[in-house]
Amino acid sequence: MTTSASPGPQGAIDAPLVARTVSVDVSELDALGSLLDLLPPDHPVSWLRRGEGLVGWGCAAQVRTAGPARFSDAAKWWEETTARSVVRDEVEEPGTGLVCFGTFAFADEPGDSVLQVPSVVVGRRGDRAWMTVVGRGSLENLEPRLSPAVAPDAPAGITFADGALNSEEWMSAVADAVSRIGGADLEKVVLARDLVATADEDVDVRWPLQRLAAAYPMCWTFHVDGMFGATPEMLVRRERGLVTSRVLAGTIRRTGDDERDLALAATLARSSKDLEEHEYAVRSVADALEPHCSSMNVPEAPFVLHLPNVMHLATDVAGVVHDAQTVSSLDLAAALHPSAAVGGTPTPEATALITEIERMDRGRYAGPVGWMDASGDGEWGIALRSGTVDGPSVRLFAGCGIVADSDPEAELAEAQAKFVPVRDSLAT
Ligand SMILES: C=C(O[C@@H]1C=C(C(=O)O)C=C[C@H]1O)C(=O)O
Repeated sequence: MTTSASPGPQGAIDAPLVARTVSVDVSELDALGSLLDLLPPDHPVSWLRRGEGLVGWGCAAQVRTAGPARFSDAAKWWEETTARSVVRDEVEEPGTGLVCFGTFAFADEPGDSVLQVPSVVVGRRGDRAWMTVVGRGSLENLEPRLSPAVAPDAPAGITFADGALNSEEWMSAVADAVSRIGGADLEKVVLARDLVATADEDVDVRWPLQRLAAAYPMCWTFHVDGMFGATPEMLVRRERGLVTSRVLAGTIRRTGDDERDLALAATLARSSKDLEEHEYAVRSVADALEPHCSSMNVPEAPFVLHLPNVMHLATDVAGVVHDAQTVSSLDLAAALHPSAAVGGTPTPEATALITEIERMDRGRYAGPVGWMDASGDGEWGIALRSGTVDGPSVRLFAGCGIVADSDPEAELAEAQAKFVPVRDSLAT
């Protein structure tokens, strides 16, 4: 575990964090554009849906963790950091006061995860808006002030290439997985592939973020430490004792023809292959949440979630937690990860097969990404429809749940459709 922080003008690196949250007039915020328009290029973070949520920038403190203890090490650091901090919060909503943003590796090894505390966070929820400034030293030195940022440039000269496996190789991996499912204890495994986009110059992540938020308003547009995307899947949200999770599994591509898409949605809702795959995913989430809840609601049948590129079978699981004092939203995310939506069923067999046949490091793709406040409330999505930006290069990821009667060609087409959000977001 490594920690670092910018000492700022007023304090030593190990001095406690000080934070001040003030209310912001929504009309003042609107006059500056969307929340994303406020983001400067310095450590931008985002968690936005339908124009609401959180953006932040600068880095007041951070911790990097790795390995099987990546979640618990980060959670411990957050607990210690918030316990030492001095906070003046004039708003007191979930997401005010000290807030951290995190992105966690999918796998135990090699693993590379981070929790960051931005020096400025701006939040919006309905008709309430706020701004938090974080530093070290004296609260009185913190001056919350909003201003628009210089707009990002479009990425230039983007070209795409196969990542670890080309299409043919990936289809053989899928066929291999199907044959293994027939035999052993394995019911479902999620296989992913990657593409690599290369630009002429460093990619400014604020560009794809703006495009994703505009094209996928019903998804959570996120960015933390190079990991960005627009995910439709909420691993866990905890707010004032209520926990919810949006489980997706079972996918069909959209055709662009609304009438045909409605017919396809009806087919999806009746498809026994997809319903079975969905059932595994819901069960894995409900089982992991159950020990933390005094009551739960797990709908019996899924609904169809319509996105611009694909449609999914979706179930919203909800519960009342009894251990909010001792178990944070990040602890819940750790307990849920990897759900059957991104790992498979049973988890140990599925993750072992992923390591064996996927032939790439997922990095933080399909890991939890999101934010948490000092009370432990927060939102952790699954980093899907996502990419990792590193200088001029962006690695895009997409995966599909493979079950006994999966067809490799259909799965390849589904993966292509799942690349669309990030691929299009890099266009000029
Ligand atoms: C793995 C991904 O998506 C997951 C797999 C799905 C499926 O196989 O039907 C659907 C939604 C997600 O839970 C991805 O987008 O990369």
